[in-house]
Amino acid sequence: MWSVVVKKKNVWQQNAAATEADELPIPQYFRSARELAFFLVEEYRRSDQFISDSMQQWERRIDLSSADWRLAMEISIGVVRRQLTLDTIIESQLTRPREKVEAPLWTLLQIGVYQLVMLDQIPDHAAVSETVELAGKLHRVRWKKMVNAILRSITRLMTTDIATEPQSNAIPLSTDRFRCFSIGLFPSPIADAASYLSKAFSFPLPVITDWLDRFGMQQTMQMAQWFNQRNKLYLRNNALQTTRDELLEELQTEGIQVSPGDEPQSIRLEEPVAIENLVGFAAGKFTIQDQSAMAAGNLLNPQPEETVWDMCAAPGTKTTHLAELMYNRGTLIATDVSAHRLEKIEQNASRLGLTCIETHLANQPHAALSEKPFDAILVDAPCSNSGVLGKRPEARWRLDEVSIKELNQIQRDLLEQALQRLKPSGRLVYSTCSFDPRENEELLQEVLQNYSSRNLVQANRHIPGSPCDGGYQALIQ
Ligand SMILES: C[S@@+](CC[C@H](N)C(=O)[O-])C[C@H]1O[C@@H](n2cnc3c(N)ncnc32)[C@H](O)[C@@H]1O
Repeated sequence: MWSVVVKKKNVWQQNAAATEADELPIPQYFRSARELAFFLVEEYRRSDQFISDSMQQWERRIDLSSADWRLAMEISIGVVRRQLTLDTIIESQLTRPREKVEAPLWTLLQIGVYQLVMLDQIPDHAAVSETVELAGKLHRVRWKKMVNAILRSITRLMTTDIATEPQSNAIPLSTDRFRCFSIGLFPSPIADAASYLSKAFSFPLPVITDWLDRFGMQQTMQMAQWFNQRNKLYLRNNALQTTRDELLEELQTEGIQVSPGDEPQSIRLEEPVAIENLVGFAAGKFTIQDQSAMAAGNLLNPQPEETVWDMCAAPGTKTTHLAELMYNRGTLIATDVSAHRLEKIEQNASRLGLTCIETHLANQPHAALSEKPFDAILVDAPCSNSGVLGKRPEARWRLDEVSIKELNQIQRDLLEQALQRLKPSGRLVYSTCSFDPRENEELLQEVLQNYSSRNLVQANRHIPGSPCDGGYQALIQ
């Protein structure tokens, strides 16, 4: 079974030898989408920095139209997410070992192949010529010949045929549509399903092997595809300010396509929109939250005037939900080990007009945590994040075969602390955004053995894509 740690180095750093070309200077201003995409991916390769953090850091240097900005995001995020697929395609056309190719040149090839193979809106000739031209802009004229040769040979292999089943010459567009090449570039899905799925959907092999064992071929493909595509966003109406129906109507009047979701507060956005520009956002009428995560607050169902503890609270997406369910009446203690992230809870509470939340740093002897037991406790434990691998393009490459035991230790400690502070009549929800049983069912079973007065009353296991993020929540009484 695979497990997770935050890796110090990403896959590329491990493969790449330092070369003179590694020191390509970051431009003063980014004036082309592809150049920005190249440096975003390069920065990730060199420093392991998240694409979104580099984007923020370079914001003032970016001189692009919004369409070019979107293209740069699409390419850079796509290249990091689908690197194993891109690498497999590039390697099939290489006449020398990969280690002999300078690392930034490899990045350039990935950027070209991503446009060719994954972006329908870019004509093949533009994907090739723009990538060759970028080599010139980077003052690496000597790369042009190889970039041109490899991209053109891949163009020649591409067909317009669509298969309905996985096959060695095809990459997935969805779980029943596969774009075909004229020759097999991937392992045979019949002879070696795990290798095919790993390379074609771009996930580490141990992760895919584990999913195949637990869920079978069809569901593994569905989850991998879910993590690879852009998924719908959900909003949660703030019950203090508006009802779900009123908010639906208000958003529809603004021309936003929305529909009610499965949780009582959830609203599904049918199209991507700039959420922070919506009128109701600054006014605190809603929060962005996946409906799988909303299910945690609803399962705990805190009541007005109760005393409630959210143990791992930052940045407060669930804390604010709990406060809304309490109609801002009672005491809601929010703790976290990160002081910086605790500030986010306060910012979110302030925007939403919630005043019943008290934030405290966790594990501080002076923490003003009441000695009184709690009516309700939420333990939203740190976890492998295996249910939300699509949220960040880098997340899947941080999964590693190091033991999950470290996380289990933290989860166990938090759960035990919570059980000891719960009223005899109290309710506890243990939740994670992982669907790995070792962090959920198995851990609970082990801990509850020592608390014979407590019972697992209800458990929700969310499989990624069915229909939202993956995760787990259990109600204990
Ligand atoms: C899954 S996140 C919480 C997300 C949050 N509940 C929300 O919905 O916005 C887990 C959090 O646990 C915090 N954490 C890790 N170890 C902790 C500990 N021993 N005590 C309290 N918080 C901890 C992390 O800083 C992180 O913010």
